[in-house]
Amino acid sequence: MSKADPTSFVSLDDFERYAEANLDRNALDYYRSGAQDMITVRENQRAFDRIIVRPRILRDVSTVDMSTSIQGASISSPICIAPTAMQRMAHPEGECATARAAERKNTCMVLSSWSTTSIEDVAASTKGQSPKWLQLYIYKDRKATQRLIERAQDSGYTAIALTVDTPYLGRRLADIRNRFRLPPHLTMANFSDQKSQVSQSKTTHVSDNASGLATYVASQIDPTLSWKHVEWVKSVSRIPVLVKGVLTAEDAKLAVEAGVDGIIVSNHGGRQVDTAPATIDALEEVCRAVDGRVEVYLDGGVRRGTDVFKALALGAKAVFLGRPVLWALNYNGEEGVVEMLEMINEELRLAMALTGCVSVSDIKRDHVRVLPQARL
Ligand SMILES: Cc1cc2nc3c(=O)[nH]c(=O)nc-3n(C[C@H](O)[C@H](O)[C@H](O)COP(=O)(O)O)c2cc1C
Ligand SMILES: CC(C)CC(=O)C(=O)O
Repeated sequence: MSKADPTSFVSLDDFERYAEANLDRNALDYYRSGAQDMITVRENQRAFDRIIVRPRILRDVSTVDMSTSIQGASISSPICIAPTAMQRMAHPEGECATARAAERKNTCMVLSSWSTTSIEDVAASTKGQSPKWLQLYIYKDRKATQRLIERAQDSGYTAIALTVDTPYLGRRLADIRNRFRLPPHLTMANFSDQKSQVSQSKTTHVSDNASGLATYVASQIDPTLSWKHVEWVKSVSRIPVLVKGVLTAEDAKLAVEAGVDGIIVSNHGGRQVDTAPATIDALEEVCRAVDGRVEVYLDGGVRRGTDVFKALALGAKAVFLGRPVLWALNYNGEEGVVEMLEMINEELRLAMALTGCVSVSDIKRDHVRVLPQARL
């Protein structure tokens, strides 16, 4: 694979081509992999191609305003940053670089609780002028889980995104083949002061055995989780709690009944159960079930301005990008992430102008037509 020439980057794919040629195998495969045959990974992107845009014309689009809000916080555009673990494998400044880029573009960043920079250090690297959320897993150790929520609150994070699709880690073949391991100079930084509760340094830590990451997750995450635990997180959190990983109308209704403040339609970037639906295919049934009671967001396969447009037309309040942030981070740290965000934001601006939309509230269901689903 030839290394993409940075001066000729014209789409988000170019950042990926660059990282493919630049990252070491262990990190590259971990970042790009998905569960099993990676059918859902591919579907997440392909499903956007089955949606037709219906442009409206002659509407004076000389000024386009992409600003919106999420959980009551103003942001400059509906394109936000999804939580991805271990960002310092992509760039030495990792999560701090991502947070600064998000702040420069006035958008929301979700920090993975399995970050290689601590909650506090990420907060301290920004001025606190754009929303930061903490992604949370419910660990077997409830005290440690609660402590993460408190640390996020104390550090100015404004919401908790509770990931509910990972009672066990999906089977990622490349990571098993590579015997994935976190490079020894990096740690799961949110747990370094709590070795006794959340063991990370024993053999289970992203270890040498063939399914090290899966073993590590199995040692930490509680697979007995159910809706009552979502209510528990709500009860110990002063900030809004969202669930990340909803794909069906049935679960969307249960989430609203459990009192969540928002829903992220997500299949974890195709990394959990393979052949799960593409998120854009699941979005509409979730939005119908929620019926406006809480905000609904989407992540998975968003790579172009028109993808964002389609997600908004089908009911998402905002979208989140996962892997593109890692590729941009690897390319050029904070500047790379800013560049990548600017690129997709300009694509969205153009998509809005060319469809006759001057604000995000102008983007309506009848701006898109969904073609019948292809067979997987
Ligand atoms: C390398 C990598 C690490 C991830 N780590 C987390 C994580 O720690 N917590 C989480 O809830 N989701 C995690 N995700 C899932 C993302 O939040 C998001 O759902 C997904 O990446 C969106 O799809 P996209 O990569 O196609 O944009 C991770 C995804 C990737 C690719
Ligand atoms: C440490 C990992 C379990 C983080 C994650 O959610 C992922 O790799 O998809």
